Amino acid sequence: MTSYKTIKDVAVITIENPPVNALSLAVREGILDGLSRASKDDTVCAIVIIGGGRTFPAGADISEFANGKAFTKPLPQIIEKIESTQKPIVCAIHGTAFGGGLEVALGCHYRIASTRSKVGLPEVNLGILPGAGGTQRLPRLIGVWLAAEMICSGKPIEAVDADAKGILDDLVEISSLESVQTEYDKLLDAAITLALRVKNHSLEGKRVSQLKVEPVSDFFYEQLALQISKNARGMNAPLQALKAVKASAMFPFKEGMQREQQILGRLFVSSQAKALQHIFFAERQTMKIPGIDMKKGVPIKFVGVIGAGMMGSGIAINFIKKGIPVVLIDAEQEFLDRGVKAIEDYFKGRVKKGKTTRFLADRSLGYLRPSLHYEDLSNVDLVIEAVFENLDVKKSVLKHLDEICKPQTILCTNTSTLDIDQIASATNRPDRVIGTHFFSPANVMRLMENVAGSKTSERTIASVMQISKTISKIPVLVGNCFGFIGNRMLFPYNNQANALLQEGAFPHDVDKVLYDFGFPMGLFQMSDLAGNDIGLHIRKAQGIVDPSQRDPNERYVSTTADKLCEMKRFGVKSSKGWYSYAKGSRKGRPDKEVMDLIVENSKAEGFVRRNISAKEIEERCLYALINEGFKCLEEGMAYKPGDIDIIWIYGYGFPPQKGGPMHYADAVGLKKIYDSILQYGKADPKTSAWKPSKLLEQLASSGKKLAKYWTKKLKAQSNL
Ligand SMILES: CCCCCCCCCCCCC[C@H](O)CC(=O)SCCNC(=O)CCNC(=O)[C@H](O)C(C)(C)COP(=O)(O)OP(=O)(O)OC[C@H]1O[C@@H](n2cnc3c(N)ncnc32)[C@H](O)[C@@H]1OP(=O)(O)O
Repeated sequence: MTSYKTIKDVAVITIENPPVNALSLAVREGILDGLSRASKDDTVCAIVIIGGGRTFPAGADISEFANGKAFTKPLPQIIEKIESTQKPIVCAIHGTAFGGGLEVALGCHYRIASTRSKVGLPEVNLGILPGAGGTQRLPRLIGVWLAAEMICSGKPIEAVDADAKGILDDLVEISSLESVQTEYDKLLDAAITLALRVKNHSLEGKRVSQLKVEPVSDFFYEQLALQISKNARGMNAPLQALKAVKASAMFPFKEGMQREQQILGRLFVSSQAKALQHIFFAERQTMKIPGIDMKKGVPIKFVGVIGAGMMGSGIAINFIKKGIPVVLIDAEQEFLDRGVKAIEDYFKGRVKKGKTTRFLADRSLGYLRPSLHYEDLSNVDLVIEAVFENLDVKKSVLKHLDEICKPQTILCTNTSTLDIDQIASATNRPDRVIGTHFFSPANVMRLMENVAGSKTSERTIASVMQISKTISKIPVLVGNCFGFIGNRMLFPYNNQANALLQEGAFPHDVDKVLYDFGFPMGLFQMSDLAGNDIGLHIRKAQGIVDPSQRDPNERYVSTTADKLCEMKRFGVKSSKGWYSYAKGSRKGRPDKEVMDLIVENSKAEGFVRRNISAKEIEERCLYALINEGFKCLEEGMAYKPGDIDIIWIYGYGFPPQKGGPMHYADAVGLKKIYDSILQYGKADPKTSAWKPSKLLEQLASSGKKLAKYWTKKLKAQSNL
C-alpha cells in the first residue's frame, strides 16, 4: 500500500491504495515503516510523501469507521510521528488532498501542490470532524477565521486558493492538457528539489502544532454558528467542528487535540454520522446493479432533445456543458427561440456570477444546434423526448423518432409517471427504449431515475447509466411502475398529508412537522411551488377526480386540492394556493379562505375535526412513505434500499442526516413501524397504503434490519 525508494538521498514514500489512496491501516503502517527506514538511514537527508496514481490521499478510509480498524494505529498518531520526525518532510499534493489526506499534509513540514489539485476537510459531510488534528493544526497555520470556514462548510478549495490562504509553501504549474503521469513526474521533481534545498534547515516554525493561534472574539463564533444553523440546518457536525476549532484558540495543542478527539468520539457513534456515511456509499453504489455490466454501454457522442420547454432546455444544458453536441427540436420557431434564449440566459447568468468564463460559456453554446426538423436527428446516438406528459403524445413522438433515427439510436422518454412499455410499443426497437426521468430544474437537480422497461436491453441501460454519470447526474435504475420510485412513494406520503387536513390539521400544521423533521419545506409548500395543477393532472389521468369513477372502497383525500384548482389557486405562480403569497414572494402565509374550505370539506365528508399531534402527523406521513418503499423493494422495482434513499434525498429533500427513508426505517425500528402501520390501518381501513408490505412484515417479525438483510440477499444472488 506504500512504496519506498530514495532519489538523490531523499526518501520518497509513495502511497499506493487506488483509486483514491484512502489512508487504510496498511497505508498507515506503510507510512510508519517508511519514516522509520528514512530516519535510520544516515544517507537520507529529507523525505517526500506523495500519492501514487491520480491523487494524494482523499481521506481516511471511511469503510474502517464501521469495522473499527480506524482505531488501530490511528491516523492522529501517524501524523504526530510525521511531524516529530527529525528530517524535513515535504508533502507533494496532486488530485484531491481531502480529510485525513490534508491532515497528513498539515503534519508535514513543507507542502507543495499541483495547480490542478484541490484540498479540503469535508468530514462534516460524513457527520464527523477532521479528527486527526485538522481542527487544531489548520487554525494554527491559517488563522481561526479561514480554518473555521473550511472545516465547518466542508467545501474543498483549489490549490491556488489554498496557496493564497497560506496552506501551501509552493505551487507546481500544471496545465489542464498535461497527463496525470506528467503531473506526478513534475510534482515529484519539484518536491525533491525543495527537499534538497531545505535539508539542513532548522524545523523550528515548521511543525504546525507548535505555532500560536491568534484568538478571535466570541462575536465571530456566534455569527458563524448562526450561519451554520441556517445553511446546515439540523446537522450536528458543523457546529461541533466549530467547538473544536474554538478549542484550538483556547488551549495548548495537546489539550486542543484531546477536545477534538472527545468531540470526534461523540460524533463517530452518532446516528447522523451513520446516516451520512450510508449516503456516501449508497450514492456510489447506484451504478452497481446485479446483472448489468456497465462496461457494455456504448459511447454517446451526439444527442437530440425534443421539446424546447423548460425541461427540454434544461436537459440540453447538461450535455452541451460537457461538450456533447445537442440538436434541440421544437415544432414552432417561437418555442424554439424561447428555449434557446433560456439556455443563453443560463450561461450568461453563470458568467455574471463568476461560475464560468465567457469563453467556456460560448464554447458550450457552440454545441447547441436548434432545429425545427426531426430529420436533423437521423445521426444522433441518443435522443430524449421532453414533450407534454401524455401517453398518446409521447407514443407518437417515439414512433416518429423510430422512423427517422439510425437503428442504433437509444430513444429516451422523459416521463415522471407513464408506462415505458406502452411508450416503447410504438417503436420497432423496444430494447433501445428507456425512461429518463429528469427532475426539475433539469440542469440543477442531480438525480435521474432511469426506468427500464420489460424489453430494455442491458446495453441500453448501461449506456444511459454511463452517460448520466458523464453529465454529472446521480443515476438510479428503477423499474417500470406508476410513478416509478420517487413519485410512487410520494403518493401515499402526500395522501396522508391530505387525509390529515380532512381530520383536523391545516397545511401549516403538516408543513411545520415536515420542516422540523428536516425537509427543506413541507408538502403543501412544495405543491404550491410545483403548481397544484400538476397533482390534479395526475389524479385526472388516474381517473379518480370524478367521484363516479372512483373505487368506493378507497378513501379519497383530495377534495380540497381539487377545489383549489377550480378556484385557480395553483400555487406560487398564481400568488394563491394552499397559502397566499405577496407578489413575487415564495413565502406563503396561511390563508383564511383555504382554512375555511378545509373545515367545510371535513364537515361535508363526515369528519369530526380533532387536534392532531405532531407525532401522529410525522408518523403517518413518513410511515406511509416507508411502507411504499418496502413494496417497491419486494416487487423488484427498486434494486437496493440505498437507491430509494438516494432518490428521496436528491429528488425530494429528505434530510440527508437521517439517511433517506429506508435507512431511517432501520434506525426507528421495523417492528415499531410495522405495528404503527397496522394501528393506523385499523383506524382507516379504506386507505390501501396502510396495507403493510410483506417484506416489512417479514423483517419486523424476524427482528432483522433491512440493510443487512438486503446486502446478504444481493451477495447470495451474485454467488448463484
Ligand atoms: C473515542 C475517541 C476516538 C478517537 C480515536 C481516533 C481514531 C479514529 C481516527 C479517525 C481519524 C479521522 C481522520 C479524518 O479526519 C477523517 C477522514 O478523512 S473522513 C474522509 C474524508 N474524505 C472524504 O470525505 C472524501 C471522500 N471522497 C470523495 O469525495 C471522492 O471519492 C473523491 C476523492 C472526490 C473522488 O471522486 P470520484 O473520482 O468521483 O470517485 P468516487 O467518489 O466514485 O470514489 C471512487 C471509489 O473510492 C471510494 N472512496 C472514495 N473516498 C473514499 C474514502 N475516503 N474511504 C474509502 N473509500 C473511498 C468510493 O467509495 C469509490 O469506491 P467504489 O464505488 O469504486 O467501490
